[in-house]
Amino acid sequence: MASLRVTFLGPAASFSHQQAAINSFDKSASLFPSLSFADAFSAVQNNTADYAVIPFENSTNGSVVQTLDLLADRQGLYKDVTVCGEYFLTVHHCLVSGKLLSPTDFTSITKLYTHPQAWGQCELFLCRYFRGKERQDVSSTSKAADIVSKDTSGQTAAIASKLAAEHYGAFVLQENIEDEEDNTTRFLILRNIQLARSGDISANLSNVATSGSDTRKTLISFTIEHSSPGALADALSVFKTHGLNLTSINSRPSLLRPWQYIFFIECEHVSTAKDPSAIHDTLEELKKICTSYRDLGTWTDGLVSPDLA
Ligand SMILES: O=C(O)C(=O)C[C@]1(C(=O)O)C=C[C@@H](O)C=C1
Repeated sequence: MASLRVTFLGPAASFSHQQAAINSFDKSASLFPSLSFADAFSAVQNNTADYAVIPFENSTNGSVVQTLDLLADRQGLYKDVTVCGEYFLTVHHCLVSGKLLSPTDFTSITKLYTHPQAWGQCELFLCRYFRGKERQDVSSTSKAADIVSKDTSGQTAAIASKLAAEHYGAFVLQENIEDEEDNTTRFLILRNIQLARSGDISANLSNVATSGSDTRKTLISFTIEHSSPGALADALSVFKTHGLNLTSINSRPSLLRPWQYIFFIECEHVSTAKDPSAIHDTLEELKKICTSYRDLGTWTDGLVSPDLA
């Protein structure tokens, strides 16, 4: 079989690339960058990638709303994209520049670059040294490192990884600038549900093979009748009835009408030979009470318990 094609948010040395893609997939996989999360979703939908590695949430800064909006798929562009795995990664950020400045003397820096997700992970550091300085969102932390590496004036800096700094020949001015030392991003692995080639994720994804977990997670999105009191409570009570623990709840604007929402619910379950159908029955019941509904996939829990790590 030709090697598996895995896409990640580029350019090279983004967190999606260096940690999730390189660490999680077999070395024979061929990795290629996408310019945006939307391009990575399209690559999976159009079968130019077998898998995409996409950040879903961060332990410090919360949900990645760009990813939720793509999963909401309001235009029906990614109807075959499904979640098939997850990967937890400790994220350490650095302040990176094209000029070597003396430690903690950042006064010449007037403009900072990074991915929108990274600002909220380094807020304490930014408040301390960069209050009132311009912040420029860019497509990834590696793009930010690439941009500042070309500016030797000492006026710009990026929030990026040490590896990205090394990759683009920039200087690391300060390491570990994240607010929480256990700052962790959860990545989802996406595949196209129509393609058998990517069906056996456990053969390709090393962390799933080693997490040793029997627990599975399922992600669904749905909308409910907003004018009906208790409609959301009714939907959630289906999970309770079937004994399924909820592991995350998110909502985004439905864009059908202002102030109406699409909900994302993730639950965990252990399918046993005795009761393989708890999740199936839950989803069937839920379908009946929601105005729209989508099963976004089921995968093996990637959170390695501290006892096993
Ligand atoms: O910009 C990158 O390096 C990414 O891979 C994106 C991303 C994210 O969107 O969460 C990934 C991990 C970190 O949380 C910061 C940024």
